[in-house]
Amino acid sequence: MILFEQVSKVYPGGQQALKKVDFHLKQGEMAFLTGHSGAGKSTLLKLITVIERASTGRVAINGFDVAKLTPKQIPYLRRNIGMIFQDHNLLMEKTVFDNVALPLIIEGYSIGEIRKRVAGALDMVGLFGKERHQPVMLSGGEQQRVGIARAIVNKPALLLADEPTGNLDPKLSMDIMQLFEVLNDSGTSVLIATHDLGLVARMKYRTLTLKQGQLFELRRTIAQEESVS
Ligand SMILES: Nc1ncnc2c1ncn2[C@@H]1O[C@H](COP(=O)(O)OP(=O)(O)OP(=O)(O)O)[C@@H](O)[C@H]1O
Repeated sequence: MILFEQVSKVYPGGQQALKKVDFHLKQGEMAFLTGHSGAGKSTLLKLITVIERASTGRVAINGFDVAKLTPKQIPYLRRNIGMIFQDHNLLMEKTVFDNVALPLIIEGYSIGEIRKRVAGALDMVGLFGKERHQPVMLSGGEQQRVGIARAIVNKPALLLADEPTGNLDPKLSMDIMQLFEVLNDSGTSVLIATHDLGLVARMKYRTLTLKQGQLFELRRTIAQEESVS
């Protein structure tokens, strides 16, 4: 599903965000991505969605080398990826329905299909019946779930979440993690970037850890971190 081979990223100002990162997230796998602030988590997610490009190395998504994608092909790749942001990125002046429907409108679905899929996605996140609300009328956790409904409404093969529980209390954070588990059980690959090590410890998933742009797997973190520090 996601393959990184010796991937490095240096931003135009000279800041090295990733250093020779190697990992493979298999289809149907769920994993965490952790690391200190500035470790490179968001950069890694941006390379997957081709918001940024690798300076060196190879990124392949679903077997496609993203370096070979033309600008016109990038939206097709992104259709298979649902993206969840910490600050939800909701359109505050639109209704919940309009926010969740957005990816389907862009893809040109019929209004009947849009209604059906939006209702299904809102049901899944426990917000059925709130279609006509505006995000300001919802709690932080509910707004986050609108963002999740929007990310899953077109049934993407891969779900990426950047600090999805950053603003939420422990109970809501756990609810959202359980929702990710349900999606993963139905075959969606899930990669979750988070600072919340307590949450990571409670869930028994593979954990990729970035430290100053270098990637370590949890089971070998201590030995490897000692070797670089
Ligand atoms: N557009 C950019 N231009 C220049 N440097 C950048 C850019 N985006 C990120 N960086 C730098 O790259 C490094 C990694 O940033 P990144 O946002 O990937 O980290 P992060 O692990 O997601 O951090 P946080 O947890 O604070 O969001 C940081 O040193 C950051 O300052």
